[in-house]
Amino acid sequence: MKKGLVVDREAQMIGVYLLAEKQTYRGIPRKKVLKKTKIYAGDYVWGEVVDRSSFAIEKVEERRNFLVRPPVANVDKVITVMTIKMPEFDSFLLDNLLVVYEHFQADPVIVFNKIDLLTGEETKTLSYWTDLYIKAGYEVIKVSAAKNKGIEELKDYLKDSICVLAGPSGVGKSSILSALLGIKLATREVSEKTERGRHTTTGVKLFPFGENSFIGDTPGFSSVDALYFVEKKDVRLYFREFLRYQCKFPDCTHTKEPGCSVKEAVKKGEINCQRYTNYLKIIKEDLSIAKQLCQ
Ligand SMILES: Nc1nc2c(ncn2[C@@H]2O[C@H](COP(=O)(O)OP(=O)(O)OP(=O)(O)O)[C@@H](O)[C@H]2O)c(=O)[nH]1
Ligand SMILES: [Zn+2]
Repeated sequence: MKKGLVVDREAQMIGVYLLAEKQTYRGIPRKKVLKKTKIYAGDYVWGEVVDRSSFAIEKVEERRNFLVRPPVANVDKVITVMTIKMPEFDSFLLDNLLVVYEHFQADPVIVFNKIDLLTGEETKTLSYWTDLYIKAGYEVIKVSAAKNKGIEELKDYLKDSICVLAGPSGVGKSSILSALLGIKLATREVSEKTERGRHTTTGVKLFPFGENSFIGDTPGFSSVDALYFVEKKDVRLYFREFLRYQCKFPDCTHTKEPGCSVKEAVKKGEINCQRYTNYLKIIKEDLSIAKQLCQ
């Protein structure tokens, strides 16, 4: 049997990209397959080529994960796109996104776009946030989709992975997609957006790019309340820098417990106050706890 990746999933359409020959076929699932599972973009499937255009799907591999928005399976990386300005950076929004994607076991990479717009002072602001998130344990890549800066570095980082874009409206998700695919911006922007808008479909396409990478054309969350997906008690597990500390109680929520090493770290400046405040805000805790530590 041959291995393929579902790259197109819309209504009755299943597009299967055969990894060895780099060709897309129309996937026709056997009845026994459909009885067992639904098929999503990002699914790895096994089967046989039937004729020049069709591929019979015999088996769907177990999914490593499944992102509800966009509906894509086996997502390795989520490119969370942010900007310092236009629109202004919002760390609370970013931290919510990071929590949700960590929860889905998709590795979030923070991409600051539109760096071409920044003045000297704003570049300092960019460095501040970049350092903060790198220290916290995240990968940060600075790009300008408009000037095609940093795109190769991003491509390298996304090597061998299935990825999707997320982030607020206007940060340049479509522009980054175009840059990664090497498609001219204007045409794509127009066609994709009106196309999706008109049909209001839930379909997703994955496009091959770079070295064995695939990227979804339907963006993920623009904003999200992490508690919609993650239990309050688990949010602490998705702040990477918190995991470096051991508190007196293993299930410490880092709020009111004695012997909390995370709070100690906030006090000493090892954990950033803004991050800790956002943590409290996400779990809807009393923000005065942070104020006391961050004087
Ligand atoms: N200066 C500058 N402008 C950019 C850059 N990337 C995108 N833009 C512009 O920012 C605007 C928004 O870009 P889009 O790619 O449509 O942003 P989006 O995140 O897909 O927006 P939504 O579809 O609303 O979610 C457009 O006018 C782009 O031309 C960049 O690197 N630098
Ligand atoms: Zn603690």
